[in-house]
Amino acid sequence: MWGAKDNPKKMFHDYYQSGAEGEHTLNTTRDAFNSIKLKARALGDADAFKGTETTFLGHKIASPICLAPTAFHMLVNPEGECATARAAAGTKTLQCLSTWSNCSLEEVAEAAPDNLRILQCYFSRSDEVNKDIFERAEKAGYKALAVTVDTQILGNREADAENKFSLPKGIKMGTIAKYTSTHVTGVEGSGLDEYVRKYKHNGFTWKDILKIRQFTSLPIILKGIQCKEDAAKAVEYGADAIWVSNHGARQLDTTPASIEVLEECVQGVDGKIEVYFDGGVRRGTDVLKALALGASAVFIGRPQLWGLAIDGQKGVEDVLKILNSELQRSMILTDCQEVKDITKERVIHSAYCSPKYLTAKI
Ligand SMILES: Cc1cc2nc3c(=O)[nH]c(=O)nc-3n(C[C@H](O)[C@H](O)[C@H](O)COP(=O)(O)O)c2cc1C
Ligand SMILES: O=C(O)C(=O)c1ccccc1
Repeated sequence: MWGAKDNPKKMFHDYYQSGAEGEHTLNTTRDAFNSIKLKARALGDADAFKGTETTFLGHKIASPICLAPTAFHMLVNPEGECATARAAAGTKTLQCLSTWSNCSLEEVAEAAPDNLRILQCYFSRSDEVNKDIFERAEKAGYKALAVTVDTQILGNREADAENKFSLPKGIKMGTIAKYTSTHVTGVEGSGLDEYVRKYKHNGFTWKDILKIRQFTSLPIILKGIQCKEDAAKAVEYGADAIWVSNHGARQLDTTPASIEVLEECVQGVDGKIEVYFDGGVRRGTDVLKALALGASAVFIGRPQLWGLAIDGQKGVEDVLKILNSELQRSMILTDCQEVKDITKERVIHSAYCSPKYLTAKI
């Protein structure tokens, strides 16, 4: 059979695209967004539109649409995460770099020195390694750590196992190269499982969040919160922000789309810390919905990879610009002149749009 072995591009595409197991969550995410309706407002003053500028942990960004951490950008572009960093700088938004980047965190900082950047972290088994990474991040000007909390073990991505995913020779693990290796035995399944087994501390639990606090003075964001109980716990354990995400539907299949749990997570933090969001954002209207339901910034995962694959830095910039112009249009048509006007009143939940509700006598 013709497969990934003969066509590495298929292996890379499958890795970027896939969700976990039956991909039920992946396949229902668009419907979840589309079932939330926007409330159009008449005669909002389009000339008075102020723009999409906002803040992230107090730092200014030109748009609330940011770049999520996605591993291994060199699979589709030789400049890897440095190209992505330049795209974020070009559009004055934020890049969150993955632990599993091919370019090192220092190379990325050098590629776009003035850009706002944060680092996604998986906790290593070694405290020395963790301390070293946090120190490197701080020194290179990263403004926060996004600690991923939804990946105690890697989700079951069947295509990666079938393809026996591994990094091609010559592609390094930039940020963690000095602590681990890209070598896989390749006996069975996806090489990703082996990368994770070798590096990641799977016994990392809530108490270790307190430990991170002792290791660094950078703000700590917990990425991968999906329910109100964990949102409240994040506050209790001193997180500076939460990031509502189901890891692009790549971890536990049949969970709700992350847009469906955003409101309850916002309730869980009770206004005490900022809430960010990702998962299936493909249109400006999706951004508006997430902000209306309580997120202060949204992140895109796969769309940046498609842009990078098609046209490098420019491709990622184009994706960000298109999404931002769509956001602007939807803001104007819902009568929002600036980001702070994007409130809950802008959306109508599907439950209220059901035929039963529309025909009910009130
Ligand atoms: C190819 C790929 C690699 C990813 N790598 C990481 C990673 O290294 N660390 C992490 O916290 N999340 C990772 N994610 C999850 C993203 O940060 C983000 O949560 C998700 O992609 C958002 O959904 P979207 O792709 O629908 O926009 C990855 C996602 C994809 C698609
Ligand atoms: O692919 C991913 O989603 C991811 O987070 C990951 C995990 C291990 C190695 C590389 C990326």
